[in-house]
Amino acid sequence: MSMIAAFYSGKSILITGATGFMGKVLMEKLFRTSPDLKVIYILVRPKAGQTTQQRVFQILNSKLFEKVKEVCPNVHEKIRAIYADLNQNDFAISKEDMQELLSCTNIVFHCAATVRFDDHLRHAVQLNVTATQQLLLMASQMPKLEAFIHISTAFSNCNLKHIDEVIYPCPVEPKKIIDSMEWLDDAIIDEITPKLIGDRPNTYTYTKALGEMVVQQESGNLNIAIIRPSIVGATWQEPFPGWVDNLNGPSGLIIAAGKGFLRAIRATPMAVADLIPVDTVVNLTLAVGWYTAVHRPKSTLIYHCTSGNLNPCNWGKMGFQVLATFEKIPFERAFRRPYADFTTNTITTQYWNAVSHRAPAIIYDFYLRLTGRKPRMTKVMNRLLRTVSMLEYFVNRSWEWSTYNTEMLMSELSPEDQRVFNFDVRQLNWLEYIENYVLGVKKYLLKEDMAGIPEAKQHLKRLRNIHYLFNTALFLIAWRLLIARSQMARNVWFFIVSFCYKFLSYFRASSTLKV
Ligand SMILES: CCCCCCCCCCCCCCCCCCCCCC(=O)SCCNC(=O)CCNC(=O)[C@H](O)C(C)(C)COP(=O)(O)OP(=O)(O)OC[C@H]1O[C@@H](n2cnc3c(N)ncnc32)[C@H](O)[C@@H]1OP(=O)(O)O
Ligand SMILES: NC(=O)C1=CN([C@@H]2O[C@H](COP(=O)(O)OP(=O)(O)OC[C@H]3O[C@@H](n4cnc5c(N)ncnc54)[C@H](OP(=O)(O)O)[C@@H]3O)[C@@H](O)[C@H]2O)C=CC1
Repeated sequence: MSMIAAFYSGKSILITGATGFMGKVLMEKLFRTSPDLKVIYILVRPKAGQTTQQRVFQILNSKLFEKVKEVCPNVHEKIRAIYADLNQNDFAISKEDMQELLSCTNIVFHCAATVRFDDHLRHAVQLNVTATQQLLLMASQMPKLEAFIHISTAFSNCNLKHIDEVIYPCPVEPKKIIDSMEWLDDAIIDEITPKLIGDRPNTYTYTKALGEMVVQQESGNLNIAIIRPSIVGATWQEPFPGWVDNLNGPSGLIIAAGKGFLRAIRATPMAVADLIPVDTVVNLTLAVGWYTAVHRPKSTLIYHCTSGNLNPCNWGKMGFQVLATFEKIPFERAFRRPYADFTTNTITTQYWNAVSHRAPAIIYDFYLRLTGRKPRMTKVMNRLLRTVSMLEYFVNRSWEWSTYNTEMLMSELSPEDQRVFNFDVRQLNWLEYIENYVLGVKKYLLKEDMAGIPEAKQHLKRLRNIHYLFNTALFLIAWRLLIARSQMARNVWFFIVSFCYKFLSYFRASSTLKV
């Protein structure tokens, strides 16, 4: 019997960010392994024209939850969606709901965050810092609370090369930042943002670091732990391999590369690609919840959930495997044939961006215009290149994260828990994982049917032929222009033509002789 699964039975659990990538997998695993849990409260806001109830209904009816429905048929009754907006005071939770949350909650998993790299500092502070502070205040009023688990990121201190499982202070106190956001106007915030974030690349990593400081400062008597995952990718094993439902991290780039939009990137092939499957993160999170509640460590423990030091893979190997998978499982209606060139040189990057990205987009838009359609490819390409430029920071550096606490926790688990809540990345086979990831992107993100693979392969063949034709035509035009302008080019051309003629005449003469 799994001790962790047994621990969550009968418990009331509060999850923020349950509608997000990680939150969904967390809920799924909880219901599947502890179907006897009492209730999962989730803080949800209405979005994209859907009410909170409709959003929950959609999640529970998704493929991700198919296995859960077999193990826990009354899952609908065990999930309690509470209307909440983490940007509002008291999260805009009604008095009755708040009362219920405060009096019943046993465990809190705080996953909600804005993960956008370019978010305005005011918004990023509100969600990643102020909301964390408010949630801790709520937690301090929960008499039955056993553990509060905060999800941060391994990149909260990405300005350092070696990162230990400790909280590193930021120069300006989070409380001062929170206060200043209330009275500074947007223009001034824009001006001071680069100074505040310092040597971090974006507001996301900076506010996640501030969030950790808030957790440390407001922890009081609470039993708290912080988890720092690196780049979270598709599921490795559970509930099935390759599940992914958003474009963050590598998923968006896999689509861009598979559809032939992105063919080169400024990336260091030997830099460590610290990817971690989402189910691994969730298994560690649940194990940490159990350990924190049962063993009550004296201080706030931080757990790095990374792969680089235990089972490293680099971007070069990953890119190669992604491309190899496109050969077997191509995406439908590709714009160009998939290709990946990793370069560390800024000038080469600009060259590739002009020749391999912008020029084809301009040509395609010209074709759309000619055929009476609205041009759109240049716009798509500009957005893609902007996205890529934001991710570049992470694919040109390697970090070392120490994992003492994570390894300690692994050794504390029973063999059964090590199996059911496996977070040992040493067992991960990267080639298999990446292949399943690409397949998952095709199936669950692009919603493409596997029956369309032969047609997709045909389409790629057509693109190859168009590519050859285009290059030949381009060469002939360039050559023709050169001949018209240069005597030397004409001489070379006549030399080649007369050489070919002589060769053919000789060949014809010798074959006639044989007959
Ligand atoms: C030759 C190449 C070959 C390659 C071969 C293959 C692959 C192997 C190599 C792979 C290397 C991987 C490196 C990963 C490093 C990750 C490091 C993470 C570290 C931290 C981890 C964390 O701790 S935390 C989670 C990470 N947090 C994000 O990862 C959010 C990012 N994101 C945003 O910060 C916003 O997204 C941003 C961008 C501002 C746009 O913002 P924006 O306002 O312009 O607009 P939107 O977000 O609405 O998106 C507008 C359009 O961009 C599309 N799109 C959105 N994201 C996209 C994306 N990642 N890749 C592509 N396309 C994306 C979307 O589909 C829309 O397309 P459309 O217009 O057609 O609908
Ligand atoms: N994905 C990754 O690569 C990594 C993620 N992390 C961390 O893991 C955690 C989860 O990330 P992930 O699941 O990928 O992120 P997602 O963007 O998929 O999910 C974010 C969640 O936060 C919720 N949320 C955002 N704003 C509000 C709001 N105002 N009120 C209520 N809920 C809100 C979202 O709700 P809604 O659906 O309504 O928008 C969503 O449920 C985050 O703390 C992130 O920093 C750490 C390392 C890597």
